[in-house]
Amino acid sequence: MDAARQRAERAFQRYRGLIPDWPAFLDCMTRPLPATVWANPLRTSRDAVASLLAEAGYRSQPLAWDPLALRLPADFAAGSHWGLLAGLYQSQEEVSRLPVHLLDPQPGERVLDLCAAPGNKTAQMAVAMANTGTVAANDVQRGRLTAVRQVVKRLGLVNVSTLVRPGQEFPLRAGAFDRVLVDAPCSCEGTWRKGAWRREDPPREVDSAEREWLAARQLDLLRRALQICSPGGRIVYSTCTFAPEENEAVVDALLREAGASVALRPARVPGFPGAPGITDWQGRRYDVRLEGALRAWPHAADSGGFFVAVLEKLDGRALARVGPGPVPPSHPVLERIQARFDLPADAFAGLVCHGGEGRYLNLLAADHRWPRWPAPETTGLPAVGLQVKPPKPTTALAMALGDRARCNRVELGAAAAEAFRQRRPLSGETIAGGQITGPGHVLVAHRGYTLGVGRWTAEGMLESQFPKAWKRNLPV
Ligand SMILES: C[S@@+](CC[C@H](N)C(=O)[O-])C[C@H]1O[C@@H](n2cnc3c(N)ncnc32)[C@H](O)[C@@H]1O
Repeated sequence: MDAARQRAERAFQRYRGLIPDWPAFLDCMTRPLPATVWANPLRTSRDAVASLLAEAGYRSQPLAWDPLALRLPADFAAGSHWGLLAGLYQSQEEVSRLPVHLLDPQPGERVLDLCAAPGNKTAQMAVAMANTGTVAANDVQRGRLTAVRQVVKRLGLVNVSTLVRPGQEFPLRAGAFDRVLVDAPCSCEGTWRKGAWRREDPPREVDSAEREWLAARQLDLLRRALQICSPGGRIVYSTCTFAPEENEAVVDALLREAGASVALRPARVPGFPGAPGITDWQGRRYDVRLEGALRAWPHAADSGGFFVAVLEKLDGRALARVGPGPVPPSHPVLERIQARFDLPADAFAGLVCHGGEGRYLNLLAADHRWPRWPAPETTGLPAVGLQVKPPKPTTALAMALGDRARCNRVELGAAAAEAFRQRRPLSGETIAGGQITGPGHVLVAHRGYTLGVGRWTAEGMLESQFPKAWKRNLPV
């Protein structure tokens, strides 16, 4: 038996009795995890992403159960293709898409992502809601929210506010939410295929004290989710671990406490080979309804491991419903941007402005209802930098609205687009198409997709204003 298989056998021995087809499970845990990406429907389609990746030599397979997602070989590095920085797709493991699929957030709703960073599920819910309504993305670690904001900018999301609070104390004054996701911190055993199996020394084992601590924190998070959810609303609890102590036991404890005020709904996804939840573990019995929870065993779908339970709050305290904030529908700089790029009259329809006095003017979905208190860290999409003259459209705005520009948008070939992303100046001859009316900001596109903003100089040069921080993230 090879070393990787032995490591997996040691690490997961405690689950042997739970796992259907133990040898197949061990085989799977010694193979690298296939990559998964999903097309950003605000900007493109799954077929278009598949074609762009195929041209670059990456063969993908559409996922049967998920109309946006594509599976790629394990060695596909999502950042190795320019489409990632252009916001055409997002990388997210297949099973990590199950919780939001089951949360089923709808346009216009108010949804809380209690443990949001790095923001994969935040983004998934924001696009499922067609970039309307409210996604409150909260995480206890301020530093980790940077990743959430990066996703917001790259994908062009106008319905996300970010907050930093311990989820178990998330203020009830934030008002009622229609749906709440608790994608809880956990012992992460289901992510083993991301690389742990390859390491000589497998990750430190989780001891029983740590499991107890995690389970207590998970239950506290779930309790707060139940309190803040509207009666009739849905709560999804998920982890990426196999441990019943962090999965069924946590939901079982909540069901006992909440009695008739909460129901467990079946977590089934047509086309995905999920297994039922566990009702019996190490001599402890859990509520039989937990069979309705979903376990993703890695060898069933050649994926990572996940657990998802879907709860419905039947009755209980209803918190105040929060209305849209007092924000102006427009700002004079938007008119200038509209004129410079000859954007259609409805380019900013359904959006309002926020923060016009600070560094950035942000754009928000008009029906966004962020919490009055706690004040969010950020709200909406940073659209215009106000501290430079003339005010500068951000890369995020360029990517979100640029395809509708009818002038001052230039198309670049592959080499020039790469130079633009590397912030190198370009001469006029490198521009493959588009019309420029005079010096000033221009939108820069490749293959019809807007990549960012440049400045056309009086001397006929195109200066790249691609963000320095994004350049650092480029593949070498
Ligand atoms: C499994 S990760 C979430 C992944 C994220 N939902 C996604 O799909 O990208 C768990 C997150 O919970 C956060 N966290 C840990 N304890 C927390 C708490 N008490 N309240 C809120 N967030 C917490 C961690 O910082 C971590 O970012």
